[in-house]
Amino acid sequence: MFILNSHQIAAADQATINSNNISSIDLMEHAAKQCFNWLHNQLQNQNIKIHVFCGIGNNGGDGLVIARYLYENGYNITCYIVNFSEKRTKEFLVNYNRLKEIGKWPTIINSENDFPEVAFEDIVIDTIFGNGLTRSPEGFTKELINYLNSIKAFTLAIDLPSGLFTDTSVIDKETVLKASHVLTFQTPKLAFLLPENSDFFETWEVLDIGLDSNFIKSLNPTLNYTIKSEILQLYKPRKKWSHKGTFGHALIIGGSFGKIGAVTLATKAALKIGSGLVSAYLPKCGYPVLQIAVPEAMVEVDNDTSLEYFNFKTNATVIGIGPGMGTVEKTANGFERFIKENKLPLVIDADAINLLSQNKSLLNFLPKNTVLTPHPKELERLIGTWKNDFERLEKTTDFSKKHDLIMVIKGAHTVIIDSTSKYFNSTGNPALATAGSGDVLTGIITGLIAQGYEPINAAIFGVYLHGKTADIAISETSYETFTASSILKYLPNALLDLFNKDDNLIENNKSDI
Ligand SMILES: NC(=O)C1=CN([C@@H]2O[C@H](COP(=O)(O)OP(=O)(O)OC[C@H]3O[C@@H](n4cnc5c(N)ncnc54)[C@H](OP(=O)(O)O)[C@@H]3O)[C@@H](O)[C@H]2O)[C@@H](O)CC1
Ligand SMILES: Nc1ncnc2c1ncn2[C@@H]1O[C@H](COP(=O)(O)OP(=O)(O)O)[C@@H](O)[C@H]1O
Ligand SMILES: [K+]
Repeated sequence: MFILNSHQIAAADQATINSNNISSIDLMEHAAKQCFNWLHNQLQNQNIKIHVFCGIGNNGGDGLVIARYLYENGYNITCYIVNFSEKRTKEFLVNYNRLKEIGKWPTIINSENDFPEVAFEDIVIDTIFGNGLTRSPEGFTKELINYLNSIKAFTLAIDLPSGLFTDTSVIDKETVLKASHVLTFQTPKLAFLLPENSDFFETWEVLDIGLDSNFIKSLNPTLNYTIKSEILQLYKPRKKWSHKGTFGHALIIGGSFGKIGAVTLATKAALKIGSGLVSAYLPKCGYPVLQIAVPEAMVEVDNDTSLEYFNFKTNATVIGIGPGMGTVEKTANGFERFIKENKLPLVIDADAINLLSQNKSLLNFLPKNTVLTPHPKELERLIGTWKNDFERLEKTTDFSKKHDLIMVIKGAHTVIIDSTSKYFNSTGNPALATAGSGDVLTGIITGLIAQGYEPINAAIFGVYLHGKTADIAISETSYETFTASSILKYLPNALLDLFNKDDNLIENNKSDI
């Protein structure tokens, strides 16, 4: 699913009006009606006090439409206009008049003296600012946001929590209205996917308001939020006459005394995801462990307790390197020789990333489309610090372009970056915040490349499946008891789930325009 920036959304809005012969008033009516339907479905006419706070732009216009439906359906509601400017939009004014026509005059808020009593048990609907926010809210609008935040009532934000910018960083955290849930129009917003904004909303979902999909495609958006229907298209079905040679040979390199588990997990994962053959190359001390833990794998060994020689004979299709490897000097020297001589596709993780950070000249020897899977700390060692999460994305893109690499920045919404695009993952939960979870991911991506998946697709697909295991598991286990081995246990379910026709945000909310 494409993620559009604020200009692209506004352009898609206009293009839809032009090409679908729908008026902007009707588009607003349709979008806001979906928000009302969502709320009505949750509330089922319960007598809960609802406060709708409207700005003076089209986000406020949405609020006026929602307010009208709430009144018409007998809800206990008050609608307010947050009067921060005289620049009312046409759509706002039309819907303002429609409210008046049914005898419901909104209350105007001109200053702090006009703030209403809101109780913790009430519901707040936030339509003060949406996609048209151009600067941080100030004055009494900022005070209102703080006042509402202090009450902590359930807050439903429409399109965006007011004060949150779609594509740039929030400067003053006191200027964003904290949402319990966001109903956002047409596309996820980049702001929802970045950790720095985690305080501003709990959950969000996309409502398909029927913006022109051909026009959206023609914009060639570079940001994506990968959902199941797209992942399914990446899947390579197996042919009847295929054999183990068809599915490649993954070689996992890593481990050191005390960290043999990391390479073991990665090896198991490469096997479990379907690599035809899997080998591991590790220090001698890990030999019995690996052979017993993964009898299907072949094993070659290096020095006693850490890697030094990198003189394996395995003729692999792809190498995943780094889990548990350590960074001692002899490993660093051996790694340097290996990188300078290697011609095979690579997946680089953990200590192998740290060694690259220590010796950046090695980046020039990496094959095109090598996949690197740093968590944020490893990324920082590699590319330096960033001012905010938006800058982190841009710096990583520049790095990816400069060295022809595929970067997988791990986190709650892992993002896969190549020279042209960014793919945000839609699966996963905090159950994955557990030791060894990244090692399993390395094995999965390596195992997919072994089977012939393009590195970029292997990264997108692998990250999706990895996250999906935790989403499936959580219905029958707990966050705490899920371990890296549980990822392997649920990998079959994650694969099978691709063929279940269900979910997915936008597919649940088909437009009836
Ligand atoms: N796109 C779609 O498909 C559809 C969109 N729809 C809805 O439209 C919403 C976008 O509407 P919008 O463009 O009118 O912007 P919105 O956020 O209401 O307010 C902008 C106003 O606020 C002002 N302003 C900005 N920052 C300010 C500040 N800090 N302090 C004070 N003022 C500030 C700004 O003025 P200016 O910056 O020019 O001074 C302008 O007057 C979108 O989020 C969605 O809810 C739906 O109806 C259906 C279809
Ligand atoms: N809160 C979370 N939500 C979703 N995924 C998460 C979360 N926390 C961690 N993960 C995932 O778990 C993995 C952790 O990797 P990493 O930090 O390398 O762990 P380790 O070094 O222990 O193997 C990454 O794939 C990351 O995206
Ligand atoms: K809003």
